[in-house]
Amino acid sequence: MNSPIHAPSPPSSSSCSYNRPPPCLTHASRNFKSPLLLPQAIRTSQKMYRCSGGHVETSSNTNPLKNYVVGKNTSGWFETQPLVSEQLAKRCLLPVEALVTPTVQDFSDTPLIGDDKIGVLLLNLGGPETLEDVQPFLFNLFADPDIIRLPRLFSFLQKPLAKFVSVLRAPKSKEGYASIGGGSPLRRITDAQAEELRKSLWAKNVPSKVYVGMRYWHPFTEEAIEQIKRDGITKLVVLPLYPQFSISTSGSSLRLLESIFRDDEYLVNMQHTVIPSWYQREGYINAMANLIEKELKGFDCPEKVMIFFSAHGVPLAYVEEAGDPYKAEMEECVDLIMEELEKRKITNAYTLAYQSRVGPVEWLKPYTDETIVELGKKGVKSLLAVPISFVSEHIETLEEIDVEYKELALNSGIEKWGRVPALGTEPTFISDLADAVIESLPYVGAMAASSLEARQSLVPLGSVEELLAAYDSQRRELPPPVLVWEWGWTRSAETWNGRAAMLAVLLLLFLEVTTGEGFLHQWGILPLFR
Ligand SMILES: C=CC1=C(C)c2cc3[nH]c(cc4nc(cc5[nH]c(cc1n2)c(C)c5CCC(=O)O)C(CCC(=O)O)=C4C)c(C)c3C=C
Ligand SMILES: [Fe+2]
Repeated sequence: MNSPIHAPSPPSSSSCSYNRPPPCLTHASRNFKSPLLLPQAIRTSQKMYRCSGGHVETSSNTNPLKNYVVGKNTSGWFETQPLVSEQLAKRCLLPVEALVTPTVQDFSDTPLIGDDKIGVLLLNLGGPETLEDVQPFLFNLFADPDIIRLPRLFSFLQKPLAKFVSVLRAPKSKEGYASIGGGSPLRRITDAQAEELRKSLWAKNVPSKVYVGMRYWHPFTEEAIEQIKRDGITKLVVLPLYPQFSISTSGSSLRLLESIFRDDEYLVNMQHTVIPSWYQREGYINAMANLIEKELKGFDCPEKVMIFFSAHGVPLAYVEEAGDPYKAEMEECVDLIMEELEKRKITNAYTLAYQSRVGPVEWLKPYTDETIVELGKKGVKSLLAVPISFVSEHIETLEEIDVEYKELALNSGIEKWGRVPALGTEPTFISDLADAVIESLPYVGAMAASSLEARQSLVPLGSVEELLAAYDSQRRELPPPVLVWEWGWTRSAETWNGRAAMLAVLLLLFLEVTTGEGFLHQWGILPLFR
């Protein structure tokens, strides 16, 4: 498959010889709308706020998971800018300043804004801290129905299958983690981001506590929630540390939160809001552009460097079958960064590809490895890799990009290789995250489930339940991503059905033998063989 290479504007005069990349093959569409479609009536390219009677209600423009809001004054809907709510808050809702009680900062353990204790929950994936953690970490990951999605009939196989796949995958993963020092740096970096965000919020007069909740390893989301309850937080902003939304990342964490919230009286009453994706924020785009601009300067002929955006992939079925907005958001994000670079007179060729695929199914294309080889064949000599779906260094940047893809590139004819670091605690980025939190505060709890109007509007910046409900109402059944098969009598279906049946039989046997429990033991068959 051809990679969507975007040719540069004519190179500025330079003494460097220029191997012009091929012309633009495809374009990441700026106007591509997410498959998560809203009712036509409220789908609009305009960004609007809704203010009514001293509180705000929000609704999406193109996608229920974007943090644009739709607004209405007493006389109807009006257009305004995307979620710059300090100004908005002044005009029509809970003024941010009025909520702040700066003196509290000096003596309170849990900071207060007005009568509220504000908390920010950062969601991330988590990573094994030692090599012994790798297999149990992988088990947690594959036991997630948003990662391996089985048909309902087979959901009882989720955990056994997770055990099976995690044991199979562990040796390869361990090798990777061993090569980056024996564990993932994700926890350390996320903790540092949390601390910097906390400082930035205090500096902006919004005293808050910041928590880290990981999906598959310590500190687990459940632990963070317990701490939030102990601290008596009354307003919570949920901020996934993934710039772009995917079912497999932010979606999975939100689904977990939903189940925790549903069963807990304290949490049912605690007001919260979610910032589901934030790739379009100016601060984030500027921070990425700054990093790229800086790294380009390290090349002898910066204008000849191909900017290679590499995003973590997802199985194709997530996007095509289940309506995951991930691909559309990724393409829009790349376009926004390139537009920002263009404003700075940086008009390099660029392309976007997807890395880190796992399992036998088709993932989002073009694949990073295939694209690198293709670029080498086309005569590209200098490549700057930009990890685009991550905001911290981890195995996919430190091992996969820095070691595997670099080696592949150098073996494919690419002579100069560079890589943009992940954002980490870069100050522009952290400050922008703090602004995102502050801008979301007026919306915390504004979409109470009891409000009929709120329920009727689709809320991009909304509660966990409402976001998932909006998402679920649009989604179709997701085929199992890692062990996908088609039912029916097509050739491919026969192959996959056969493989699936074989796999199920093998799995059941494996489980029987390893756990000593199962149908064969129940029926008294297996012990006969012992
Ligand atoms: C935007 C980021 C990510 C998406 C989308 C994503 C989807 C996804 N990942 C797997 C399987 C694995 N992911 C693993 C590690 C891992 N993945 C991400 C990010 C995204 N995953 C992160 C931040 C990490 C942690 C890295 C660390 O330093 O620990 C792993 C384990 C590592 C390995 O063996 O490669 C697996 C496996 C699937 C199946 C998937 C979508 C369905
Ligand atoms: Fe992953």
